[in-house]
Amino acid sequence: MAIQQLLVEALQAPAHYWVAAFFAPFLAYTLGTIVYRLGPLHPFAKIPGPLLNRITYAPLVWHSYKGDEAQYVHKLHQRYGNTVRIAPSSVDFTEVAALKGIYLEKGGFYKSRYYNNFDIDGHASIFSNTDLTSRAARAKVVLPLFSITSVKAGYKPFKDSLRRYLKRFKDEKETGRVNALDLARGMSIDAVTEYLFGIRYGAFKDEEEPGTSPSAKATCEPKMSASDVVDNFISTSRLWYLSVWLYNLADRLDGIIYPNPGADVSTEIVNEYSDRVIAAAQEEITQEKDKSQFTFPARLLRAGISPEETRSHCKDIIFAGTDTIGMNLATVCFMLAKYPSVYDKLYEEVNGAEIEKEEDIQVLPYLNAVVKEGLRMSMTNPCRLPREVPERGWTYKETYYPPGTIVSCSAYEMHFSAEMFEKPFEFIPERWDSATDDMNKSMMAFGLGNRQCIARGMSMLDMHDVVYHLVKEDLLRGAKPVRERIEILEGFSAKVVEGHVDLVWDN
Ligand code: HEM
Repeated sequence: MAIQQLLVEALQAPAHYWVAAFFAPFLAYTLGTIVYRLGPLHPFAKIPGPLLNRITYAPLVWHSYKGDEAQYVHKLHQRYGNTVRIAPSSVDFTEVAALKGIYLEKGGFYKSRYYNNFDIDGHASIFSNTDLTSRAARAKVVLPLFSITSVKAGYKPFKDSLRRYLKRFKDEKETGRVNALDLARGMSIDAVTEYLFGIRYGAFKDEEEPGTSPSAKATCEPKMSASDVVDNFISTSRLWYLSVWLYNLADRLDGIIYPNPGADVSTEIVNEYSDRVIAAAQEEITQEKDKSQFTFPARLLRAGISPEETRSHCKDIIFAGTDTIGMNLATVCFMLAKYPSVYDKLYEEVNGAEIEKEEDIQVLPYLNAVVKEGLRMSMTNPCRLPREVPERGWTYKETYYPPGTIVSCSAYEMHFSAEMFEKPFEFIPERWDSATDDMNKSMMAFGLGNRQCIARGMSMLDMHDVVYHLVKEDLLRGAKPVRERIEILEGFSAKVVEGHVDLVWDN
């Protein structure tokens, strides 16, 4: 009877009582969470960080979206020190010793779940996969293609692409203006795809082999055809801290609010190209041939990976192989234009050196220093490379980090550390003549540990070669950068504002 009475009274209660009753548990949960996150019982109670960041991920998500995450985290380090709690369970470090624990010891911690947002067409790539067993099964079959021995043995596509790039560079230079980023991207995508997939993407038309690639109809005129799809991928990477469903939603909304016809055309071209690559690989695996001769997609197909998934791995390589080498080469060109005395010194070395075999290029000391300084300053991946503390937990400098904590370091923090690099924002290749141990250890342009870039050797070989020939042919003489610095939006990958790294000549 009493219960009935209570129910009747409750049903007659004003609406705001109901609303309050509905929200009370959420409110209690939120308040409890805030109190816990700020309180002395939280494992990171003693780690400094702004009040808001200790409570919520919102500031980090916002700055990532805004494209100034690296500079924002940098300011936090300046204010709070080398270890900062940048979000409730995320701690960022700017110390060489932390790199060892997070990325190097025992192969490093696992990639954090944010990487799942980089899956392509619903498939985890070698890069985005956070499941080590599944990643290993795929990486194992393609890794031999990335060994230096294999790259050197199959280096012809890189040389051919370099030749087309140099020609293109000269042609554009005639007009008085070169977009160093787009040209480098075009060179890289052609070299990497022809080497790994056996079919050149076709960013540059080749006058000597007309019609070699149907994609060539959308070449670097006025923009390399894959550039829009790459830029689009980079842009959405600024949302990567969102959970997968929110990320997908935001990505779709972004497409509706800011329609990008260029990206649609670009996606179509890349999809059409990827389909051709898969069809050729399916044909390839029916052939009797030495298994070491198989291409990247054929190796995956032979290992039982579905054509759809293999296609997404190829698309990932198209992205990884375009933006990274492109951005680094564009940065080196930009710096050589901005610092003519460095260019002169490099020119002297390159033209004074006796190059008998290809390997000789790789050991030119000043060229090495220029490429390394370029890698230090080129913010291809400026922001954090977040990792998750594994089951065993992690103790660093007397603080225990429980399993699941997100810990990280970033290229921006390490490469621009004034403690390690004097005048960190200046391009000074000479600094590498007397590099300290810490300077070398702090370089994380290719990532570190088990999940570092699989194409590191290939990229270094190619970048040395390209810079050598650019300088050998004196193509950067008199070049001037249009802007004071390369402006970027800082996401997981950097997006160059306006998509240009322009150099001009007073013809
Ligand atoms: C200068 C050139 C390059 C730079 C600076 C660079 C940078 C990086 C970085 C920083 C990572 C690690 C990301 C992380 O830990 O979250 C990475 C991973 C990776 N890179 Fe590169 N990259 C370059 C060229 C390339 C090229 C040319 C390819 C493909 C042909 C490539 C394919 C990959 C793949 C597949 C991974 C994932 C490895 C794994 O997680 O197991 N990269 N790269």
